[in-house]
Amino acid sequence: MSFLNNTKIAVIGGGSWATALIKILCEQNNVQIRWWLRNQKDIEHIRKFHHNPTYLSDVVLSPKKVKVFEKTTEAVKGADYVILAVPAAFVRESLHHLTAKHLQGKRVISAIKGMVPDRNILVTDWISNDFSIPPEDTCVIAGPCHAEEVALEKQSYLSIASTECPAAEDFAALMTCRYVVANPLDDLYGVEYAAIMKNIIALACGITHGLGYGDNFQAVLVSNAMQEIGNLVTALDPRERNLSSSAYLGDLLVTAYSQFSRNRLFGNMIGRGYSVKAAQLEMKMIAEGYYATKSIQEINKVNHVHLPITNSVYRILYEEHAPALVMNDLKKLLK
Ligand SMILES: NC(=O)c1ccc[n+]([C@@H]2O[C@H](COP(=O)([O-])OP(=O)(O)OC[C@H]3O[C@@H](n4cnc5c(N)ncnc54)[C@H](OP(=O)(O)O)[C@@H]3O)[C@@H](O)[C@H]2O)c1
Ligand SMILES: O=P(O)(O)OC[C@H](O)CO
Repeated sequence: MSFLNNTKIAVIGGGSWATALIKILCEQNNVQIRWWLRNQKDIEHIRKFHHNPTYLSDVVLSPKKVKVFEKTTEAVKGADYVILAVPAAFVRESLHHLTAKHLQGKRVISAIKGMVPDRNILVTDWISNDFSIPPEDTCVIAGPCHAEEVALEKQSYLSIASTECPAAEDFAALMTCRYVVANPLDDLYGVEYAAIMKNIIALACGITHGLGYGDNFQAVLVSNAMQEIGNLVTALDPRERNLSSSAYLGDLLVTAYSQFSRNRLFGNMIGRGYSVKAAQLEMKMIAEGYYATKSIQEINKVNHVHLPITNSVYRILYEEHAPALVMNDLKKLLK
């Protein structure tokens, strides 16, 4: 598909990632962006001042290219692509008014790094099952990329994964601009699971940092984490893949080490003694790893993959075990 003839792209979500993705898309000449966000005040502000007042507020968005909608049903009308960029915990309620008919014939792109809550399934599987979108018409946007650095136009890389390369290639072309290189690949499930897992690992990095562990420990934690991610991904979707590429390892590294990582920050607060509730209240943004920890723990009851880091984070966040004691147990398992 060529995007030279005014490609219409609906974006669902009003947070930092949706705002950053719209900024990237605005770099293309022939695009129309149809943006849905839930907050009426923000909608009015964007219509008047052309920037999101709540997230990445310095980013100015072209009014010629971006139209804001109150209803998802309106936003997706006539769209070639629908990008989902809400936290996983809210994806079902955000799409509540949409049916298979509304999404018929469109490519649906998940920019979400989390699982559909309660159902514990991948967002792309949910879209295929509940909205009758063929798997080859779904993609994920992953790779090591923080919204804050996109806002600053710092050189970034994205991974666009689908079950088949052509869908990923078309969309990667749309997401490539002066400061972003988007690379297509055909490992939809591997990339999606790895992106979910890395958030849990970032929580573990934050918790241990908050407890006073240093860089020596974190290097070992992250190395072991990559093996843990590889073991889970291989068990759930066995095939050959290069886990050291940026779609997998890169995504893990940026979240484990970046000052912008929300999951790491959330973990850090837990390590420093905050309760889960207090950390959630303190953070304005959403730490996806909190929800993902529960989903992965639950799906692993069937798969029985050895996931010592995920299990440790689960014990801390959901069973109220003392972080220091849990990490003391974990450190004996790392090599
Ligand atoms: N930020 C990044 O750098 C980045 C990079 C790659 C992928 N992602 C992924 O992108 C997805 C979206 O994350 P984000 O970074 O854009 O989130 P965010 O900046 O933390 O923003 C949170 C969003 O969730 C909405 N929200 C909060 N509570 C809600 C509720 N109860 N019901 C419905 N919506 C609610 C907020 O709306 P209000 O403002 O109206 O409360 C806001 O739009 C996540 O899966 C994340 O992993 C993010
Ligand atoms: O690093 P986090 O926890 O803010 O997550 C954001 C993105 O997934 C990074 O690619």
